[in-house]
Amino acid sequence: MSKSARKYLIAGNWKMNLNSAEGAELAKDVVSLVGAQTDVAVCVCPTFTVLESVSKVVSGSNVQLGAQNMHFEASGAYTGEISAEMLRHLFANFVILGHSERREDFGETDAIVNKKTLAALAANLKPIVCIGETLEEREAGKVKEVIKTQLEGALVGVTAAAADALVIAYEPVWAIGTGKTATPEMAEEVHAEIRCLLAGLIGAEAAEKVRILYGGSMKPENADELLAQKNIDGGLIGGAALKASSFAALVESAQKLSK
Ligand SMILES: O=C[C@H](O)COP(=O)(O)O
Repeated sequence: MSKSARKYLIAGNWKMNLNSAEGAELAKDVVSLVGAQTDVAVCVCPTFTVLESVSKVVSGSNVQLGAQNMHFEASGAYTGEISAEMLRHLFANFVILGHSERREDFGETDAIVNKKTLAALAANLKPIVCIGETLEEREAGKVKEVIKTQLEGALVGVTAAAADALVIAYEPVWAIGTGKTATPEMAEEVHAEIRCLLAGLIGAEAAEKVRILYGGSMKPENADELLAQKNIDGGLIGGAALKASSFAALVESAQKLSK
């Protein structure tokens, strides 16, 4: 299967920014800029309280909705948590899981990310499973080891049947929100390794279908080169997703490469 068989995905992670009115405004601008194109899959991931207003705005367009987290249980005594079913009720299609900020700030382990991944898939949500090394780990030459542990830990019990829904985001922690981007070669090396590990986990054919996004200071100035890499199938965008024009420019980069 060639790269062109995987549709690029540009996903905006708005993190803990914007209230429901501000989120709806940004979503309106995104829809007006890229909501009609069909070459690239586009998704915006607001915080929980903003999902409903953004859901209404993107409805009927080609901009899809994602959440930034979820609990692995369907319901119950889990104060402050949100389930996959609740996200589906708001017409979310994607959910970001295991972001490094959640791993670091909220103690999410690979085992928790695994439970969430299985629950998301069972609820027909596409999980965007985040993995990536810290600067310390990179400098210690442990990138492959870290990636392998995180990927295998997150995907226990995931089968080839999930390949079309599954999305992996490689986010080197040292590149997130720092302005430091992995060079296209550095990123591609890890993405190729991830695809190879996926082949071992779910089979080579299924691994070819999985989209692997790059995240970490991706912006219009560096997107063309990153997205052109053989195993980079899109981006998980933080800062640049908070401005409709820069987010749309990233979608346009992917669109050019889709032709
Ligand atoms: O989820 C998105 C990433 O953490 C990247 O954030 P950034 O684009 O602000 O570096």
